Amino acid sequence: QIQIEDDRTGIDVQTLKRAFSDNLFYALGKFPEIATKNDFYMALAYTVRDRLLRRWLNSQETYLKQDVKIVCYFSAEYLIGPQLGKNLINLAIVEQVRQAVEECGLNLDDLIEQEEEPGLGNGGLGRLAACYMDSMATLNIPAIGYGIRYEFGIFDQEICEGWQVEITDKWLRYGNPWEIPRTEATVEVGLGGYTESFYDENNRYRVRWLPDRTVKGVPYDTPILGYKTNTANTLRLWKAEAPESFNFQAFNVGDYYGAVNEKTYSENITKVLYPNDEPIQGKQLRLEQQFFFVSCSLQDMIRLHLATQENLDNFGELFAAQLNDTHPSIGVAELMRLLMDVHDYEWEQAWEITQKTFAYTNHTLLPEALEKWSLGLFGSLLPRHLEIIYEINRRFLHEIRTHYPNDVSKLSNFSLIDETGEKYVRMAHLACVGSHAINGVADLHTQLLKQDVLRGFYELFPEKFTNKTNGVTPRRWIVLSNPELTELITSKIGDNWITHLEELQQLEPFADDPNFRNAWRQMKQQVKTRLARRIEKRCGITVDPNYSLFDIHVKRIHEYKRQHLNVLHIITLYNRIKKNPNIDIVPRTFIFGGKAAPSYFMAKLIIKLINSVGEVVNNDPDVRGRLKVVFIPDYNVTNSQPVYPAADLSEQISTAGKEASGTGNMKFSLNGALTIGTLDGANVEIRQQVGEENFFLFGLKAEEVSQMKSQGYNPWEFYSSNEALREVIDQISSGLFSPEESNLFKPLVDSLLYHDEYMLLADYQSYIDCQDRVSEAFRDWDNWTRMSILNTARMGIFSSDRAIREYCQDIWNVQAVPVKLED
Ligand SMILES: CCc1ccc([C@H](C)CC(=O)N[C@@H]2O[C@H](CO)[C@@H](O)[C@H](O)[C@H]2O)cc1
Repeated sequence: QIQIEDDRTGIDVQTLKRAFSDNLFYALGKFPEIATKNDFYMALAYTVRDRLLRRWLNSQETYLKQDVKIVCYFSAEYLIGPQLGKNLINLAIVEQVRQAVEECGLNLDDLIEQEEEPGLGNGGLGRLAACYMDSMATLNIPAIGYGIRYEFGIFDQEICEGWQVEITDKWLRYGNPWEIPRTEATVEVGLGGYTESFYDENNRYRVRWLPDRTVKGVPYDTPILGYKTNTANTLRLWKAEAPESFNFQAFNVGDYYGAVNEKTYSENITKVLYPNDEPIQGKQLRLEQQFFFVSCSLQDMIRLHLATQENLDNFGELFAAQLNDTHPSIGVAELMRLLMDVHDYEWEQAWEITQKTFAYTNHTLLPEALEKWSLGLFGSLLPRHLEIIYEINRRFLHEIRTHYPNDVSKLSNFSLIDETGEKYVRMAHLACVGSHAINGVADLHTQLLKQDVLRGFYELFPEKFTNKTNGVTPRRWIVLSNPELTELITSKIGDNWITHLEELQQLEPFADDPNFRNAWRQMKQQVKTRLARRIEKRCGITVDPNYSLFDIHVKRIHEYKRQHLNVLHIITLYNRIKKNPNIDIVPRTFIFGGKAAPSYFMAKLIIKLINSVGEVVNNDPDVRGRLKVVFIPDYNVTNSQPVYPAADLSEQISTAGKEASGTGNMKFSLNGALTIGTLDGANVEIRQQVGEENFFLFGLKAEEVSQMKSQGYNPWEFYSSNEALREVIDQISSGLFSPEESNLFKPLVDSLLYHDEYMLLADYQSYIDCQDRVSEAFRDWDNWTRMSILNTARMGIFSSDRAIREYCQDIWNVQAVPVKLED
């Protein structure tokens, strides 16, 4: 048995200090006098990593030895955020490490700020995957997160003269102490080429695929440690490399580019994350990325399986593979290929194993986000998979014919092939047919999936459909982000709530305790002040954390999320002040944050509008600082952590029926913010939990939206019949906020007046009236505090632990496997 000296595992201050300076010296080759802040961060990261390795290796060993069923989460995106702070909390060694580095003359928070976060995702979907990885480990569920190790993650955002500017995200420039390359587990992936059929020695009809190029997939493993448990699961992210990194023959004949272009070509596959958060682009490289990581992962699972099992017959009993949206759904065809072409299974058994293995989660209703690939592109890159998809479709449509004997329209509705135009493969249909379970991410969303986007599949396979309302991990979003609130809660109900969030309910009685309300208000003041300092430092804008209502709207910029409706409210308030500067208005600090997809013109214009209105409002003497508008640049996991705790009001104002769930809404409410929102996504369930009296509701419901649309919605009517609205719209189109270019926002105004896809004008008055109710409520700060406490107390079900327990029970049929920490 390997003897691990105390230096690697001890968690007392002295041992940590010694280990820290040892790592600085031996791992970084530095001594304090010449070390940079990043060296100190790296040395600390290695010291902390040492202390979770035993758990990690023990977990892997346990899974291997015990034939346990393992969850394999397939996601093209993981927004795991900075790891140091989270690992210190999950190892429960924050204070020891804080003291150890302090005794070395350093500050732990400064070192934590040093970490470059792996921005390997766009938004909700990627962050959900990260919260779920934290919960699976904390619940001792054996799991592997499979994904892509992008060399460049989501771009860094700078704001120049109010405009978004994208900066390449060189997150690996200083190295990544949390990952370990596993070159021994490298696999090969084919692309392109053609197929040929033959009869094998048993005279069985077989097909082989002859790709015209292969790429190596090298896995990089990151430990995902659970909270106060011995379980550490693995996040396995694949990097593409050229089989031959240097072609000597080409070099010898002087073709220097030829010598390396195979290398560059292959490595391009995992070079960069696609920064789009909804609209697809159907780019070949995107399909190559999806197929690459899925094929690597399935080959890896088959290797793991055959390490302990005879054959693949029970593959679906020992692996539960979750498809995080359609991005990895090519996996259905790839597993069929591996089972039939490589492991000699007959179609029927292969199909049975495939359906048993896969389950599919849908995260969006937006038609433009449902992935479909042109047959041309698909067939040239994946000829064998297209054949398999045709056969899946043939057998499926045969089933449809028996089910709906004389209804040919059903065939085209259900078909995996969209016969219109260039003809496409519908990835959502492949995912639905190839999976044993399908789920939406909030009650309303799953309902709308059953009624609309996946209606046919629901009628055909009602038993496959369940809802799994999203959740967030309380470890990062309360304990790490809001130590002040954590302290206050734990002082009253102990700390079991951190893994049993439903226990927050025990806070309810304290809402009636004036002393507790005072303590709560002070806590909120403290965290608002912390954010105010950060805004001062990064945006150079002074905001008032004591008397102004922090009204926060942070998420990806998208027209359906209606950041521009929020701006209409700001201008409305501004006009009230301009009309009567002595008006008694509740001071507001409007805080925005979010990235726009680089090719999304309207979203980028909305960012400019927010900053342009801010420019005018923040500097207008009549306003006297009673309104402040701030756009926090580069909104990501790191920058979001001081934001959620500091909100008084959480903006969740999407057009009803458009936001699948939302998860920011949960993070805000758990941190005591009150929500202003529509009956959309998980807002519906949040309102049910916290009580309608503790939620500011406005706007059209989903069915009213579709009704108004079907009856021919004319936004102009709202414009012409509402004076306040007309004034606001006219000011925007007149150039009041863009003196340098009066027509700058014309595209935005025209889209609202002539189309208004997301019903802003229809919801304007209801929103304004609701905001006025918010201001009135905020005047009674003691009652506001009471509502804030009740919000936190009643948000227990929105823990990702609850969501994962439901997945384990209803979809994966997986049990917890305790890991013993033996030497
Ligand atoms: C192909 C481009 C692309 C990339 C990402 C996506 C994601 C599905 C978008 C996304 O992040 N959806 C969000 O998922 C969250 C987690 O379930 C939900 O809470 C959000 O409501 C949903 O917008 C669609 C299309």
